[in-house]
Amino acid sequence: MTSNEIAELDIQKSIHKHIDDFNSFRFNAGAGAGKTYALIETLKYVTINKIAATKSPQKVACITYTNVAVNEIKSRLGNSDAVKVSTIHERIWKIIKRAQPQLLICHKEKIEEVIEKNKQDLLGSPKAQFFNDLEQPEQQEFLEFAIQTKDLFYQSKKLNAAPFRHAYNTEINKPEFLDNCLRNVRNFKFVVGLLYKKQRLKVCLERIDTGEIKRVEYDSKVNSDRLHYMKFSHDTLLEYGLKLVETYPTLCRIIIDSYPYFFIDEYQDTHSNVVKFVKTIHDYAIENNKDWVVGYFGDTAQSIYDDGVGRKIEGLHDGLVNVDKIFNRRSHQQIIDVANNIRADQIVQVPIFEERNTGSVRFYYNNSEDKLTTAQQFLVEYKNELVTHNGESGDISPEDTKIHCLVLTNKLMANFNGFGDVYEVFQKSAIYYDNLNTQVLSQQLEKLHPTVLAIFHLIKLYQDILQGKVSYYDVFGTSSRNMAFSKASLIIRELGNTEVASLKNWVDLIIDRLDNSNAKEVLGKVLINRVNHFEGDVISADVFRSSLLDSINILMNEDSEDEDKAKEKNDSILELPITSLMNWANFIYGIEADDISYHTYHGTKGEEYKNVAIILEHSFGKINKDKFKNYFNVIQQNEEEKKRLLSDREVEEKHINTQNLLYVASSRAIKNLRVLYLDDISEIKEGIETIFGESKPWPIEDNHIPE
Ligand SMILES: Nc1ncnc2c1ncn2[C@@H]1O[C@H](COP(=O)(O)OP(=O)(O)OP(=O)(O)O)[C@@H](O)[C@H]1O
Repeated sequence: MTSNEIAELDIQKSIHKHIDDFNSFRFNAGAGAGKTYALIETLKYVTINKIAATKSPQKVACITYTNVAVNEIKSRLGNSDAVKVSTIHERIWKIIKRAQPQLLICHKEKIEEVIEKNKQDLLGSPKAQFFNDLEQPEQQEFLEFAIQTKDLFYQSKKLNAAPFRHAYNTEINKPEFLDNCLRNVRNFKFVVGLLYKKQRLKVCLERIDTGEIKRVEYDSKVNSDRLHYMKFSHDTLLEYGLKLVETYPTLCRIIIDSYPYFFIDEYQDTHSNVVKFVKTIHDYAIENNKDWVVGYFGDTAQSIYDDGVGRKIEGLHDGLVNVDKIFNRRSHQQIIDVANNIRADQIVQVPIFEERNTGSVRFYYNNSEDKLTTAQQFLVEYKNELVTHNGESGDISPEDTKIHCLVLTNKLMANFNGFGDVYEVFQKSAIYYDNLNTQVLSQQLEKLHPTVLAIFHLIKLYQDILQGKVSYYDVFGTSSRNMAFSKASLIIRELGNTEVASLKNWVDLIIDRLDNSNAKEVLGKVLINRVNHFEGDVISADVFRSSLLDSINILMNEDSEDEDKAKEKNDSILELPITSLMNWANFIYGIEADDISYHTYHGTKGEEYKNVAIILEHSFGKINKDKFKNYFNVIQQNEEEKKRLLSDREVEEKHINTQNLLYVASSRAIKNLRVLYLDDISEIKEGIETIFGESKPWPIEDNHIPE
């Protein structure tokens, strides 16, 4: 055993000692240090020495960031009943779901908050001016009329202004002043929408008060709250969880008794409410002399999501013991040097084995207009270089010459992956530009925009049926058990045997089969199971069509005035080629090509690849203009100037986020790293070279990889 390996073992032993002593800790180590490995060793230690040895019925909680990470840990840990590995959402729900009476109080308070916000929206929005200008009795009359004409509203909602007005004008009991209210149809729809929402929530409150409804549920499948259906989504779950432990100390005691060992992986990207939740339990344990330990595993330099705690964890959860590790198990010295240069803090990594010293890092720049073609040519050359080099050195495995290309802008990544058109359409939707990355491209389904998620499920369903590899259970879910085989196979044949070129073709086919198929009722079951529709949404072809088109309309035209433009935008989604949509769905699903895979920087968290190509630019989309240019500019300044530039908190946060992104991207490489900067670097060359060493124009002749 080398001295580094012995030192590494000592670090692991120190974690075990903290567990023995119930000292809560934070394990900090850089990229590739073996944090996941250390977490698994820790879980094994606790299972064997604490749970199995004492035959304790208690469990170990292990929280990870994604479902992919859950599966990874479960498979590496092997079968263990004692360790409950899950996402934070699953675990918190499991913990609090039995406290229904308390949850119900939380839910009521949330509904009251939303009603209050609704009231403020109504009072504060210029769109509601016509309503606010009405006298009180007229407002009441308007409200009653709106409630009576609810069906009319939903049937007419998608109509253009003139037919919409016409539909209302034929109503017999309309208020005298209605014409005035309908002068701007968009504003009318806005106000009526808010009034309906308030009414739904008030009805729900009454039903809770009378005891008619007693249960409230977390809905993991959709990405927005449906409070009046007694369902809430991800962020609200964290809110409720925190509120419950803060309000009911008994819940802290139950958690401490059930899960005396609590571990959190990738803590830097955890929501601050989760850290507050854990801290509340920790405080309770200390105050009440209970044995309980929490261990955080992560790296503040890899915090890349805005809602993650990152460095703020120090302020949110104090009193933790720090365990640091400087060894790197993943990369060659050349890559580690770059990563150390980027993070520039107290963690200066060294490779665990000295002979890991044959990697290579090269930085190139090119300022031509056609970025896509330049990057493609660059990758072809990199690939040739790897093939030649590996060919010379003997046996080649596919991973030896496979390139993982990390792209900054979504647009470039989407183009590379063959779904540039899909991305372009979503770019024109109502999704805020900054959120496109998560709401359209996230590989964590719970982060997708609700309508985008529904389209994803629809496409995935098409793909599964087309490929014919899925089981009836995959398609129909639990309802497959009571389903006639003939009907199930009929609908699958009907859906699979018709040519489909666009999303519209696919939706039309579903609508047609919901109308005309002999197996229409089982198609409803497919949509409930696979697209997460409510039963009411698939009751008929018409309802399915209008609920889908409605949600597309909201996605594309939240506030649009111009109805022709709105229709054009809705059509732009429906007309998207099914092949591009399937490329997009494959990306979301993590299905990769063989020779070159393209990822966004964010998508590579926790991964490692032998050969990495990073495509860099000054800006990260339109919103983050000059993100990297500014970053490299700051790091080439002297300390005093750096301090001055970063004295503004917002600027500093942006700088740290950029640094973390670059750190995560560069540290994925095991052996070879190539960077191509697709802008003019003359003003930031010095900053770039302090991190990556010499920069060269591309293309150049000499590209030799050292042995
Ligand atoms: N003690 C060990 N013995 C053998 N291999 C190890 C050990 N620890 C880690 N590794 C290997 O080193 C690599 C990096 O480890 P791991 O993925 O756990 O790092 P990490 O700290 O979670 O990285 P990152 O923060 O970059 O995601 C992996 O291939 C892992 O299997």
